[in-house]
Amino acid sequence: MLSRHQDPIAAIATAPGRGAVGIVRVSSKQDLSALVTAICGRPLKPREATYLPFRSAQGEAIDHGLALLFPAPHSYTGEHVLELQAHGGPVVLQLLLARCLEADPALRIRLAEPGEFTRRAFLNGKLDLAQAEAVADLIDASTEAAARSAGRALAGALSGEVGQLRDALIQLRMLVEATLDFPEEEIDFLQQADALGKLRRLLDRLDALLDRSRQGAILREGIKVVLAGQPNVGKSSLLNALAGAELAIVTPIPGTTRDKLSQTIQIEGVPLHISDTAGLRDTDDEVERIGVARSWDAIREADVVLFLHDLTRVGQPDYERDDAEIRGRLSAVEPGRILQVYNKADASDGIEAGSGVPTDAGTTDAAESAAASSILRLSAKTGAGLDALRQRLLQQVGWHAVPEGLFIARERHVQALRRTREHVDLALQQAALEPAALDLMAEELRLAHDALGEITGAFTADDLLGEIFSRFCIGK
Ligand SMILES: Nc1nc2c(c(=O)[nH]1)N(C=O)[C@@H](CNc1ccc(C(=O)N[C@@H](CCC(=O)O)C(=O)O)cc1)CN2
Ligand SMILES: Nc1nc2c(ncn2[C@@H]2O[C@H](COP(=O)(O)OP(=O)(O)OP(=O)(O)O)[C@@H](O)[C@H]2O)c(=O)[nH]1
Ligand SMILES: [Mg+2]
Repeated sequence: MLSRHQDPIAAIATAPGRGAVGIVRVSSKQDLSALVTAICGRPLKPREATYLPFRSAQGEAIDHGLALLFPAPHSYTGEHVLELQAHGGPVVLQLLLARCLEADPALRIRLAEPGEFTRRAFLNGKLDLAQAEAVADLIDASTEAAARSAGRALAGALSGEVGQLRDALIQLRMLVEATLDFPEEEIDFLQQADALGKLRRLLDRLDALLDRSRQGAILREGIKVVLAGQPNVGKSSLLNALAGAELAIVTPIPGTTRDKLSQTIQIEGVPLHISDTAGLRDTDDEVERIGVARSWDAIREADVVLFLHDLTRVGQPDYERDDAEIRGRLSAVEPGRILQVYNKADASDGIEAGSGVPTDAGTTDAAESAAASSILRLSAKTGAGLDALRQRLLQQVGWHAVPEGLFIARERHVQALRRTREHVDLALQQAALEPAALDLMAEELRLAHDALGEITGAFTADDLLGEIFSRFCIGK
């Protein structure tokens, strides 16, 4: 019996909605010539676009468009692929998809699951797992920098580095296995080949790749930032200032924002998923209360909470009492995730001295202290201090500019590299013993090899594959 991974599949391969052109595609291990004849009325030359009517079961034209046949194995999936490039209306594409499903009953084509085309490309060796993930990351990229880096990963930037490290590991494994076979020459063997030096260099290369992968993962995930604080402190104004657009309503009336408003912007290409929230206060207003509850939900999920304060009200007893109450409730959030932001610096001249605004003692250089501090002064109105805030946010997630050749990566890759590094480090420790514990060293190198292989999918459990590909969009 055939597994469902072998069924012929079909899907609309363009984003849902209206586009100028839309593609329906079919992928099948079995020959598609009967399907082609039924819909296109004639055979197609391989890999050549042909303009023709797509025919319904009654022989009418559903649409006129370009048909393309990619015979196996020279296609995206490695199977036979038929593409019907039609006009991009959702109804005409649905009609065409339905026509593909029934035009050759012998094929028993079914609808594709999310990511199923790319999963087949992976299973047929057209892409490795890191490249397949890069396909999804390219489609989902929310900044140009993320898209370029996904393009590099798709072209094999991460896979290539992993491949080089794997080759170095294989060399070492062969060396150790050979030495195990000739115990009497053991010391000579390892010393001559400089096994310790090789292991140390491998660790250095792993560290370098780990760093680049971490940066790639930041570029993929972005930073989830929440603006929080009392009503009227300027949260919505700060969102608008950072976004450079009037996204949120700003008024002098406390309680203006009653629902969470999220937007993705960017800092130096790093996606910033920022949410403006309802001001935190007790209220009898049912709608506002729900809004405030949503603010707290957002705070719990954030990478960084910007706790906003109003410099024009700092020191006023009512204001300080309410701020203290919020501070108390925020103590459930790790302090490292909270940045104290004092807004309306433009309107606070003169009240600054002795106003009770904490400052960082010991640092003199303004830029340096802004970068290290969890306390920032700014003005959403004039824009003063916004650059320091942007830099502080990048620093918070550990971003540092990589000169060139950044590729997108995922937390999964970072974890696999960490485990690889751990095992290589353990192998080094075994190798450094007198006498070297060769069998334990061999075992650690084997484990390192396996961990590295998870990145490109050489060793990957089926359920992990299911999880990865199910997050793709349909038709991909
Ligand atoms: N119309 C269309 N555009 C598309 C896609 C597609 O499937 N259809 N792609 C879908 O994601 C991407 C391109 N990916 C593709 C990857 C490989 C092959 C392919 O035919 N590979 C053959 C031949 C390679 C060659 O001639 O060098 C092969 O690998 O053997 C086609 C598309 C983006 N644009
Ligand atoms: N002078 C000055 N006024 C500001 C600044 N930022 C905000 N404001 C003013 O403060 C008032 C409240 O601003 P909002 O951005 O609506 O404050 P909010 O925190 O979103 O308030 P809620 O939505 O009610 O929670 C408005 O009148 C803004 O114009 C600033 O940096 N300087
Ligand atoms: Mg607001």
